[in-house]
Amino acid sequence: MIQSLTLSHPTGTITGSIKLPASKSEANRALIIAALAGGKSKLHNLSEANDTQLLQRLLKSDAKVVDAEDAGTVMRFLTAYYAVTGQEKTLTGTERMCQRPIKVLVDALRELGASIDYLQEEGYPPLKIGNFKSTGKKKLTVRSDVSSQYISALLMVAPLLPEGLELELKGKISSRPYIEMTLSLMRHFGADANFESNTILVPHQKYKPAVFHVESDWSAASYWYSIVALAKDAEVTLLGLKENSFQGDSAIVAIMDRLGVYTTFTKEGIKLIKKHCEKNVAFDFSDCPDLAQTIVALCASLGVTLELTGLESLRIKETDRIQALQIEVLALGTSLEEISPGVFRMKPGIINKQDLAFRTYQDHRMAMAFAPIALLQPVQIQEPSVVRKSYPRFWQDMEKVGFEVRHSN
Ligand SMILES: O=C(O)C1=C[C@@H](OP(=O)(O)O)[C@@H](O)[C@H](O)C1
Ligand SMILES: C=C(OP(=O)(O)O)C(=O)O
Repeated sequence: MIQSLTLSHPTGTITGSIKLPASKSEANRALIIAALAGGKSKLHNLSEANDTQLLQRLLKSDAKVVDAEDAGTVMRFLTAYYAVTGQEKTLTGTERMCQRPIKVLVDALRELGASIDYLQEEGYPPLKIGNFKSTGKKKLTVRSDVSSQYISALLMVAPLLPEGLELELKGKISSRPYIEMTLSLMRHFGADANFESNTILVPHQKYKPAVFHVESDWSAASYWYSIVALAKDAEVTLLGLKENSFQGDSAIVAIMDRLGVYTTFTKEGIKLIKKHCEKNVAFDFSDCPDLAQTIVALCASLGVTLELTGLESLRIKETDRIQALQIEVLALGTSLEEISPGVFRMKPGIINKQDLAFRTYQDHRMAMAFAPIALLQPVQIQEPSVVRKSYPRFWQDMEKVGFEVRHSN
């Protein structure tokens, strides 16, 4: 197994055209809904991301014990899918997955009539899922400030419930674009749903099989924005992205417009070129939490003062991402400080010129967010295979645009 890789870029000039992986978020919704629709849906451009390959395999499997590995969507979506279709399954995951809370979803499913037991710690996987016996309940209130994946999971199975579902969201709605994405996909497969104020209404109805083409992944695009911003000169084309996307991470266009990258939409995707970069920026990541690591690593390298809010959900992802960032930016001579509850600030620092090595904490986004720094000086990335979760070809794509990638055991 490769323990680390060393990355460098001899010229600092980047040109090329990259075929991004498809969005695992879109793909995993399409897979669940297509399974619920029955019949013959046609899903095109399914992601090569492990999270999607895994869900595809699991949906075809009769195994009683199911391993969702480190894939949040797989764990949450399958919990609702097995529960409401009444499939007896034990659903588990990696050690970290068993530390990621699932109580909000399990409580809601139990109220609807699901039988779910915790096999270890109350509120966390692994779960034992059994028969479904509808309680006939239609109205539910769920917290929406922990993970939107619980809400997406409930919404996708809602058309199967005898009374449909009226879901009232309580508290801040975090990762809201992912809820909108779920509703858009449901509508694509013929289901009605209405989201007004903080209530989502889904009638009892049948999904219809459909053809769906998965768009490229905007979260993956963010690393290429970072590469363009840090390059001496750059022109990069990213294929398969659309201006009207289902993905909230398309917010990267506006964010990077302030951090030195200009985007043009073309027929085949987007073209990125360099532009002026601001020196002091503030962003709220509530709608796009997966972009936070990219922006932190980039601002630390560019010497930009950054204020961040909306990071609450980062503590329960593949790792505690706030803690991981706080440790890793130290090597960039800066620190990420919580200056008041929920408000973080990072000031420009001086990069430690020697031995720049980044740990990745079993988190694909830590690896990809810090890799572009190799445009400034060689960097070592530990456990580089973590990228398989969302972007297995990441290192090969880096080589395509002139990065030198040296693997060591
Ligand atoms: O529904 C989805 O596809 C996702 C929702 C987000 O999670 P939270 O809702 O937990 O913030 C995001 O971070 C994750 O990568 C994918
Ligand atoms: C948080 C992520 O994934 P998940 O929650 O689906 O494991 C991610 O891909 O950044």
